[in-house]
Amino acid sequence: MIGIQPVDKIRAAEREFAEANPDVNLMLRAADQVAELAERMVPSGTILVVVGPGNNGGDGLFAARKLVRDGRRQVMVWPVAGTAHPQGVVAARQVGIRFLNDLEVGRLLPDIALVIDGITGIGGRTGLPENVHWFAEMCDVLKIPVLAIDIPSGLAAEDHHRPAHVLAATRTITFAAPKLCHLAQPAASACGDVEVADIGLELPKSNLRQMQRMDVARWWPWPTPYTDKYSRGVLGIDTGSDRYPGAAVLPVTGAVYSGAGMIRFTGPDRLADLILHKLPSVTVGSGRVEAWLVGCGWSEEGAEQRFGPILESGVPLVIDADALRYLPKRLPEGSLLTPHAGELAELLGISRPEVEDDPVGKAYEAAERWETTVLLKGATQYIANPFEKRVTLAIAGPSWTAQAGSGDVLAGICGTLLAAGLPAPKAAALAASVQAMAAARKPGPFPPDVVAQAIPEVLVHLAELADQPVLAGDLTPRSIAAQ
Ligand SMILES: NC(=O)C1=CN([C@@H]2O[C@H](COP(=O)(O)OP(=O)(O)OC[C@H]3O[C@@H](n4cnc5c(N)ncnc54)[C@H](O)[C@@H]3O)[C@@H](O)[C@H]2O)[C@@H](O)CC1
Ligand SMILES: [K+]
Repeated sequence: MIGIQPVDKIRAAEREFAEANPDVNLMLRAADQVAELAERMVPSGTILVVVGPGNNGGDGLFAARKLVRDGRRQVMVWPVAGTAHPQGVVAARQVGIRFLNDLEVGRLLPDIALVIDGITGIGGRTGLPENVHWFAEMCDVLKIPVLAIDIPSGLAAEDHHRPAHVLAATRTITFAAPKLCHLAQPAASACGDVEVADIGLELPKSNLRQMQRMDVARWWPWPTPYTDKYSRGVLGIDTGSDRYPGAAVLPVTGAVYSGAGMIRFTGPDRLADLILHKLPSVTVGSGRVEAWLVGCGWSEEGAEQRFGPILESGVPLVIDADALRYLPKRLPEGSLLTPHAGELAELLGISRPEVEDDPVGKAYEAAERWETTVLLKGATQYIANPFEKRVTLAIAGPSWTAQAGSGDVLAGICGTLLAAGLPAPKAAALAASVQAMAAARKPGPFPPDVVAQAIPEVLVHLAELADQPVLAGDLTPRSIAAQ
């Protein structure tokens, strides 16, 4: 798990560091790491460092000095605001770096191997300075690699929006910890590959976090030699309707391919036949279950009647789609709501743009209001946990997953994990992450049920990562295997 840090915490850590280490210049540390990464990105060729008026520009100027010192390349600086970090300017001028004006930049740009963006960092407000709009567009058109220092200019560190004008990066090097803009879409799409450089700052624990592959490997409920189908977890699924028959099949597919011990399907009979045709391991009819999944494709007719008895069962529920309209004030303990932005807006009685404007805040508000875990679905998936007062971002997948049926499959995976006994926040974070990882293995327009079928491959790799014995029949002693 990686903590996502707000700007005030980064600044406070910087102050503390400066007080404790008066002889260390953090800007030089940051600049050295920028220069090293630039070297790796383009071992030769001319580098243009674009600098703004603040310390982000200071990083850029000291990085420029370091890059030019090796004598192998030309480095030029464009101070877009007219003024720039005074000591940085002196340092750059001392080593003979040429400062360009707008006209010169326009002329030389096609021959630039790398742009280093030091216009704005964590002090940046949303939106790129107007006199740089043409430059950002030209970098994009000419496909010039851009290395952003800390934050791609145009983005604001704690904002997930991507404004119309941004200097989109090929890579971003940020310091100490990622900020929300690096991980939340659509802003994240302007960051390229993000590298977090350690410059020695000590940061407090954050209540906004990003799942890592290793977390999925560690938390996954791996079966043991003592497991049977019941202890793996029995999941009840009541989904689908005549209008939405696929919403019966897709959640069950997600649940089967993520390893449910047993599934009891209690939706309409006609749909049970459809499911059995594809997934014969599913059982039909009621019985004891450890968790329920309800709501996918119910449509309005009869929804409340279907929901009532299941709510009374008292086991944890995954509540998706149409069932979200009929939430009681108190939900069974350990339940999970899985709305998309429109459904969350309806739940909170606000508009969809209001949710899209503040997904972290609104997911958390709903989680607090219903005292339950909320998984807000979308390009970035947020898991709001009101018990530990935090929000977790799931591992992100390719944009292909934005298609009808992905949410149904995801609800099925959540169901498997709740039935396995995982607490809802973990179940939701794992389910969303593992589906994204499966989609990343199938980067293309594969339908959601086919993506679900890639989950076992993901789990095999994760099991290796977690050192779980996946190949029980492999009795080859390690010493022989090594030869
Ligand atoms: N805080 C830290 O721990 C460290 C910070 N460092 C660098 O310092 C940066 C922060 O520096 P600053 O606080 O000086 O802030 P920035 O350099 O990010 O930007 C602030 C300046 O840009 C202007 N500005 C902001 N948004 C604008 C917009 N949309 N259009 C036009 N002008 C805009 C502001 O008026 C201000 O003059 C970090 O991002 C990082 O690069 C590093 O040197 C090392 C350590
Ligand atoms: K920048």
